[in-house]
Amino acid sequence: MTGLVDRYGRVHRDLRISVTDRCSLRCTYCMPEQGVPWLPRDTMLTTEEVVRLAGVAVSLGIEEIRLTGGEPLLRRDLVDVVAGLAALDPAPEISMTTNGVGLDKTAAALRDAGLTRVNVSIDTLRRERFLELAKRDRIRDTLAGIEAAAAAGLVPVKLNTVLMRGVNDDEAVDLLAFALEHDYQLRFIEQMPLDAQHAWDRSQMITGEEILERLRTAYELTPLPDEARGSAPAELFLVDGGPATVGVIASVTMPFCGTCDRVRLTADGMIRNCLFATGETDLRTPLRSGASDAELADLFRESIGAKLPGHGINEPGFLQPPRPMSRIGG
Ligand SMILES: Nc1nc2c(ncn2[C@@H]2O[C@H](COP(=O)(O)OP(=O)(O)OP(=O)(O)O)[C@@H](O)[C@H]2O)c(=O)[nH]1
Ligand SMILES: C[S@@+](CC[C@H](N)C(=O)[O-])C[C@H]1O[C@@H](n2cnc3c(N)ncnc32)[C@H](O)[C@@H]1O
Ligand code: SF4
Ligand code: SF4
Repeated sequence: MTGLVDRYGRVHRDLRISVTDRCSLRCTYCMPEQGVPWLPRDTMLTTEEVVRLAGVAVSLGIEEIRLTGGEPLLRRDLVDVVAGLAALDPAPEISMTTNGVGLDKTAAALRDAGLTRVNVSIDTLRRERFLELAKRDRIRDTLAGIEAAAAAGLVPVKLNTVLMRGVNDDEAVDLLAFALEHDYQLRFIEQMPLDAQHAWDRSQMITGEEILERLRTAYELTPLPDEARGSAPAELFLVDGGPATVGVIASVTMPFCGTCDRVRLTADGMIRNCLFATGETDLRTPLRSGASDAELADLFRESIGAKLPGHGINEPGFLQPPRPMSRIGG
């Protein structure tokens, strides 16, 4: 079967699956405090459906599967999802991006089911600030989740931080010190226009350059060569000569779309060929109407065939996609 190659020669090997749109937090750059209307239950893919579609993707050359959301840990049968994906042939590498709340209770079971590593999002180390940023007093849970992931061997544990001007941008150095102390790999992310409120404001975004400026007040940073980056969103820097690194994901000011190898499947069964795609390909309806694997594979290929060269955020006339981050899976 031919793989998922787009018009620009980009080969897709990474499938990001949103297993739920529900979330335990309300990060201000993602959704409003009152949340967003959740997807109706009957539109959400069952474990069997997720595994079947992932199997089709694997037959098309997908090698890595990332579980995301919403908050993936809110999916009650998450361990079954992981086990089902791990049983695919050839077996993909399975990782997860999470806010860490509840991970202390499930890390070992997820590892035993076949999860190999996790990325945990944490934007501050201060309790009051966490509450202000995520609208929930759960910093202890997130920290316990990070610790449990490392203890369970879900390594490397990567941390994701979105810096916001006047909100947590004074914590860049503290967060890196914390990561270095515990051997976690920290990455700073530029805020993207994907929030449900459509309140993104370029002037509030801390750019990759600004992130580096703040870190260089305390650390010497040396960029790793471009070849080492491959299709990863994070540009890595050695900290004080290494071996520890820090990453910068500058999606807005330094887009990495030219090497994109990602395709997404939403919790309600839509393929998205880009985070910023304004259109989607419905897999759920054909799946539930008896489509064959070959027919589903054609839909994957069609979606990738229509993929645009980049996100267009910096072009005039850019329109934020109607589907917010929490329903896409970052
Ligand atoms: N623009 C853009 N941002 C992305 C893409 N993939 C991930 N991100 C963003 O990068 C940040 C970190 O994402 P993660 O889920 O940790 O994924 P990752 O950085 O690819 O993970 P690793 O493979 O572990 O390095 C999040 O804010 C994502 O939304 C992408 O394809 N395009
Ligand atoms: C949408 S979340 C889903 C998984 C999980 N709930 C979490 O927070 O890790 C995935 C990643 O996207 C990031 N993210 C969410 N909204 C963002 C935005 N507007 N710009 C940049 N990154 C964002 C989060 O910080 C997180 O690292
Ligand atoms: S970024 Fe993740 S944890 Fe925060 S509200 Fe969005 S989905 Fe939830
Ligand atoms: S914005 Fe779209 S094209 Fe660019 S890297 Fe992300 S998913 Fe790929």
